[in-house]
Amino acid sequence: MITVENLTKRYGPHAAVDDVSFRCEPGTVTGFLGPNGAGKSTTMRMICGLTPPTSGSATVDGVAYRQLPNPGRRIGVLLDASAQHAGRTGREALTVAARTMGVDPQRVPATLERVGLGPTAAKRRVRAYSLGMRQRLGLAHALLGDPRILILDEPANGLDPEGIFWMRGLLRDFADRGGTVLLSSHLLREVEAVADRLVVIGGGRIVAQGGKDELLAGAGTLVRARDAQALRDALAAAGLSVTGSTDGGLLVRAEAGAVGQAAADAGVALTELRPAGSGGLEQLFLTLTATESKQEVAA
Ligand SMILES: Nc1ncnc2c1ncn2[C@@H]1O[C@H](COP(=O)(O)OP(=O)(O)OP(=O)(O)O)[C@@H](O)[C@H]1O
Repeated sequence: MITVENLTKRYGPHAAVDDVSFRCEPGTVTGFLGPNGAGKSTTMRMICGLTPPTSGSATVDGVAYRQLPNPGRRIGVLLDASAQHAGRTGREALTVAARTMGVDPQRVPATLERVGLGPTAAKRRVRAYSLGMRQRLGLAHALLGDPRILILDEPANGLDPEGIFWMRGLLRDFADRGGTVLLSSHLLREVEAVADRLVVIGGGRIVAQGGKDELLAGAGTLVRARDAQALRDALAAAGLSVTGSTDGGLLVRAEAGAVGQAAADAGVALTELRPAGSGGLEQLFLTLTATESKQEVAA
């Protein structure tokens, strides 16, 4: 279990991460989403003890990462696949890691195979690896100590469609066997396919978190009219609150029926009316991160 409590990181006056709290439970994949600069990497670095928080705490199975005696055996981390020793072969890099973790180096070839790096790739120097191969090697590094928890920052970066599909299966299987996965990604369709829970962050603050299905179902109604101001007035008159807007559409915290009725009562012609979640995670993400509204969905 990963527990993040009131985590804050300030760089001067700027809060990169602002009072962030969430938990990742065993048996689940948590998708960590947010636009560029939202604070995902900083949060993950704080969980892994690489960036000291200004305030708040993060623990792994109740213990701060830096207090874990042999962290690689408890938690597999992939934060920056390019930060690997370029002069070593894949096999050498993983063998060094195995020795550091106290893992039998005999496990290295099988771990490399597991991530799709066969004997030929294992013998090549990391500097000759493509980004996708580096990601695979980084994942092998994370899996080597047979941890029960994975923290992966953009692991699908550089992977081809087949690689992305493969990784989805690997993470799902890891969680289905009782593992805990925290995964950041810009590939929303991938996150939608694999995650059980979502934590959405914008401007350093959590804008939504909860079960994926609940978030998609509880996203409210998206409504659009040619006369946007008349629509706003109609919604206000009916006492319905607009929680955000995206591309000219309004997100309303109410059932589609109530929204349609409010528009009809005011004689406003609609051009679109649908549950916001029906547009999938991409629509939900754009809607949530386009506003400053804070929304929490019960787990
Ligand atoms: N060492 C640092 N010094 C100053 N500001 C920093 C530092 N590290 C991160 N930041 C700032 O903190 C904010 C959050 O950055 P972070 O890298 O965590 O975002 P992110 O959500 O991972 O973004 P991306 O999706 O682009 O990777 C940004 O405004 C960034 O400029």
